[in-house]
Amino acid sequence: MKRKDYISWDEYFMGVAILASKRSKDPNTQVGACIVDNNNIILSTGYNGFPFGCSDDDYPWCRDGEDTKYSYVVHAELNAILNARGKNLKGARLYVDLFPCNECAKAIIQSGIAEVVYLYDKYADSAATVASKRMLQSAGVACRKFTSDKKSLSIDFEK
Ligand SMILES: O=c1ccn([C@H]2C[C@H](O)[C@@H](COP(=O)(O)O)O2)c(=O)[nH]1
Ligand SMILES: [Zn+2]
Repeated sequence: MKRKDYISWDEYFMGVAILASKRSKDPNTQVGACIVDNNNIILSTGYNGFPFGCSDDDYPWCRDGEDTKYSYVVHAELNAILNARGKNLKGARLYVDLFPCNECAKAIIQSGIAEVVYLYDKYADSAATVASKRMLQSAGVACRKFTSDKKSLSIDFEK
């Protein structure tokens, strides 16, 4: 008889997005994204970080002041779209732990992604998130909050 406690597709892909976020060096908010096609095949992943050649140790991670991370960081969703390296993303699903900002929404729409599954919406009241939701709705990109009956998944490196 088959196992019953296997994880759902949503848990699997959100788990991959969260795992990708663990690569982020951002001290305040780590974001991961995973793009999946209609056959549940992973097309790409990404997390928030600086562009190639821009050292994590030299560029600023601060949120305030003259020179902040916001000028440099590539968002997780955009990194995942760019990491797909031109694969066809039409009709794909994007799993992401933070609701996408307006700039990511533009890239999501233009790349043909059809659905966004997000984990949390901590900047729901910000102008960027309000604009993002407006554009995603106008473009017909479905957005749904991730749900699961599990609180967590664990990974063991020892069997
Ligand atoms: O759509 C988004 C929005 C934000 N991010 C990244 C950009 C930053 O590295 C953090 C946000 O930092 P805060 O300190 O919480 O302002 O999240 C992203 O990847 N995707
Ligand atoms: Zn963004």
